[in-house]
Amino acid sequence: MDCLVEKVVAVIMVGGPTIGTRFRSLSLTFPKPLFPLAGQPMVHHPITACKKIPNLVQVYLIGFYEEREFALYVSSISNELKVSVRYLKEDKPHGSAGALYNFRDLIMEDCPSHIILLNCDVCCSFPLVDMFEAHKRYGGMGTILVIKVSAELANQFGELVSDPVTNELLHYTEKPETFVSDLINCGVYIFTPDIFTAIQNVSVQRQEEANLRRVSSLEALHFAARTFPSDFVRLDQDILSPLAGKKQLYTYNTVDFWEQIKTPEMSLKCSSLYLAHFHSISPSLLANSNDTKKSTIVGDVFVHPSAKIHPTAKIGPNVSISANARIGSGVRLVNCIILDDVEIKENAVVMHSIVGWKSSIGKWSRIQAEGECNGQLRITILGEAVAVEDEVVVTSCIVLPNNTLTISVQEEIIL
Ligand SMILES: Nc1nc2c(ncn2[C@@H]2O[C@H](COP(=O)(O)OP(=O)(O)O[C@H]3O[C@H](CO)[C@@H](O)[C@H](O)[C@@H]3O)[C@@H](O)[C@H]2O)c(=O)[nH]1
Repeated sequence: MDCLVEKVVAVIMVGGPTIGTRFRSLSLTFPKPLFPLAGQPMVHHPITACKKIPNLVQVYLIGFYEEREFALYVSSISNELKVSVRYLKEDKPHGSAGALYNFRDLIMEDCPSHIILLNCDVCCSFPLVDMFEAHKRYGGMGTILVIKVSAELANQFGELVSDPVTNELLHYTEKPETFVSDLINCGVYIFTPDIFTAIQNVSVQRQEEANLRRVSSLEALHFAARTFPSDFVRLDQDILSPLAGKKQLYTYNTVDFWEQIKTPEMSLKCSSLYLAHFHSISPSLLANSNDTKKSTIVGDVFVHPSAKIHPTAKIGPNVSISANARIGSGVRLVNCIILDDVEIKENAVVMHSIVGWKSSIGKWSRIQAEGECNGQLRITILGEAVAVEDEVVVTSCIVLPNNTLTISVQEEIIL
């Protein structure tokens, strides 16, 4: 392998199925990284952004989902983008840095000069090309994409202080209890391969500490209860925090949109952000009245080519309709995600909602939202294969898969 040429490998951390996730009603049967936002799988957005980096040789998705769940997607995206995309399965969670280190030999086979590391569950314009240029100018081991958020929101993320002139990362605290800064870590990084040495150092240090403390069995027990195994390394707490202020890490500020996607409510919001992004970068991806057989399209809308829309339906803004959906006459859709194989019958209304795969919505029914929780609309989420009978109104409910709703419901979780 020629190591003199500049080569880039991208690694996207996709995590794995976790019990009690806030995405549960939708991720029971489907991995969250493949959930469609603006008609494309969540992970598709960072992959297409990576493709714009010159000399990209390989994209790896690292997670602890079963391999078969990603098989179809990675083969189709590899063909579409003409770049090799592979899913690498961890035998257990190793943490955001440990997972990268776990596959270091494979990643280094291509002899990359740089590694782009991305959290899968963030939504942004991924300004990787400009960030890459900045990273090369800074000359450090790593560059972190950062954004200013409101002081009230900042403590949900890694808060950091950066030198206003050199952009050096001076201080980093992960989700601090007391306010540090309104500048936060976006979960988008560019590293040189030296990142592997930094992770290895943490791992070795942990191992040595564990050996030293293995003095009495009681002490060892206490120690084990409050530490992680040596191969579990978190990028933020274990790497970024200790390396801040050592002229190794730098920041690149984005003024574009950025959100984290932990809840279905956020997926609806991020779908709208990506639709608006498509509007400016690839408007041909959005629907217009010509390709939906003259149904009325309002604002930014995505319609899969296999979906069938009645000419009298009115759709938008912020609507994304997936494969084989059937939308009947007089239907009104606003701010919603309609997943594969859904049928929406005559004169039904779906607003501020996500309708799961193979669900059916009866005639004159309403799927809608009312009221807010923590400043967010309480959207309705129908899991897979939910049937809503004719003239039923479902307001701000979460309905788990395979339920049939025969009467109207409001603000309920239907198991
Ligand atoms: N493969 C793999 N992925 C993992 C693992 N643990 C976490 N991840 C993935 O790594 C990313 C970060 O997840 P967390 O470590 O749970 O952190 P977080 O709460 O999402 O916060 C991080 O991201 C924020 C930006 O969204 C940052 O603001 C924050 O500082 C932190 O880095 C996610 O994409 C998650 O799926 C693991 O063991 N294995």
